[in-house]
Amino acid sequence: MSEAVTRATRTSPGLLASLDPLLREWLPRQRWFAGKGRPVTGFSLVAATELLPPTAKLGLLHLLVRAHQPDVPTHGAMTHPGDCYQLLIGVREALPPRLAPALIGHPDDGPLAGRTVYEALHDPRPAEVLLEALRARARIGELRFERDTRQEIPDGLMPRLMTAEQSNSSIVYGDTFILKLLRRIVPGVNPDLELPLLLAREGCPRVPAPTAWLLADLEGPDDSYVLGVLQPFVKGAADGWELALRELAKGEDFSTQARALGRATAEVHTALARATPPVTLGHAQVRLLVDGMTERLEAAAQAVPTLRTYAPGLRSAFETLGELAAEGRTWNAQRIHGDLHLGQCLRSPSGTWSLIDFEGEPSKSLAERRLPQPVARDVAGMLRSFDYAAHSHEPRVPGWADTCRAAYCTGYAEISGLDPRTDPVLLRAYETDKAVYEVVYEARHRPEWLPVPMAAVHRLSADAAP
Ligand SMILES: Nc1ncnc2c1ncn2[C@@H]1O[C@H](COP(=O)(O)OP(=O)(O)O)[C@@H](O)[C@H]1O
Ligand SMILES: O=P(O)(O)O[C@H]1O[C@H](CO)[C@@H](O[C@H]2O[C@H](CO)[C@@H](O)[C@H](O)[C@H]2O)[C@H](O)[C@H]1O
Repeated sequence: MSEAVTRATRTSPGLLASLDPLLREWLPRQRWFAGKGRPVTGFSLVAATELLPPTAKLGLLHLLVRAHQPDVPTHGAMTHPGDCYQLLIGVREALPPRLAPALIGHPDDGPLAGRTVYEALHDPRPAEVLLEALRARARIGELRFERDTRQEIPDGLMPRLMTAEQSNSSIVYGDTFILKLLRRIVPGVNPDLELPLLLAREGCPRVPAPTAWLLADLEGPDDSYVLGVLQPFVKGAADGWELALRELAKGEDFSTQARALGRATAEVHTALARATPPVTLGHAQVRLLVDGMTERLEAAAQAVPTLRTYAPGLRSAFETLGELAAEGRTWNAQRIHGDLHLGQCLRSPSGTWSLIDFEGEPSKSLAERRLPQPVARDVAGMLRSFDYAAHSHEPRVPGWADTCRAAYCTGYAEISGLDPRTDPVLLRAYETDKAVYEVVYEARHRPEWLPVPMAAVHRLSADAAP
């Protein structure tokens, strides 16, 4: 896609130059910045829209900005243009003390010289502007605010920015709605909006139905970027990870909840199978799957040396799957959640489970994330999560993870008619792939957690050995 620098003329042409030194310092410090560890050498403006004029007492700029990082891995002969980020920039004379943590800085020159710029999502008024635009289905520049007109968006909901460690940023409005603003932006159909919309259409109550959404039509309405999704807020909810740890701490059994989670997952899968046509994976497709798993293992073993002694056992989990495919076995594949774990499951105070965050693995391309896959991949993600909870708790509660894993599969089978345990080769391959991913994730982000997936690596490599 071509750089749409001309769109910047809607605001002053010197805008980005005046923000550049401030953003170079501020952006890499943000939790959601995907290019950590590599210097940002500059920015280009993809789109800039004034939501409130920057000359007013309170200004609000919506920016899509490409961050240049020259040592980003290249794809083939193409140089990676850099990731595109969504920024909401507030502009004031001075920041009130409550907004001090949101400060980005004071531009020295250009159209914003002498003013204070800050992360606008911390400020209730700019957050209200976004909700008002969604309610009004506003079109402002390339920004298209859309909504499901059957759902009401009342006035006067107090906004607050969520403080959770997130890959994106979310604003909660009066405990009624939550607006997730995606930070790293890619063109195309984003499953975080696509799948909840499909599930809502299927009447599946396990996923909050999108109330409104924000798009950017940079190359016209057929090439939109999804920038945000507003959905009903599940008030007083706890996520599955918190609940599992709470029960473990009390020495309580979690199997009733695990079974309910299995049922909820199967409800989502059966609704997705109705909404999008499932496909059959034959030898060639499974070979690709197995090759992908094997390549990820090789790369992981390069990056994390402790994995190397286990590699032959782990590899055989993938090879066994490839052998079944070579013998003519086929598998069903369909759209799935793609990144399912206990943290993606919310339990309401009345005890109902919802699944959230259908974005898939953010490091993969949208095309990859939207491919039909065996449901075993989501199931394996959850089975790993029960294992994670059990291994992150001291003292260990013997059998806790196994009981949860069995209950989850039982619940799954009650709804779908398919017990994931009846295909142990596929399940083991996906569990192994996930554990390998987790080893790399923990080595990179939380080295003290590395023993948790390594325990699974130990078990899975032994299981798969001939
Ligand atoms: N509909 C909802 N109701 C209540 N809380 C929610 C809802 N959706 C998300 N959350 C909360 O917001 C957090 C982040 O949401 P998520 O979609 O996982 O964002 P990210 O992709 O940035 O991690 C979740 O862990 C959960 O605590
Ligand atoms: O938060 P994301 O959905 O982007 O997922 C990433 O971070 C997760 C940790 O927050 C990580 O999940 C792993 O740890 C969880 C406990 O903290 C556990 O429930 C998961 O089963 C385990 O995979 C996830 O792998 C990573 O992609």
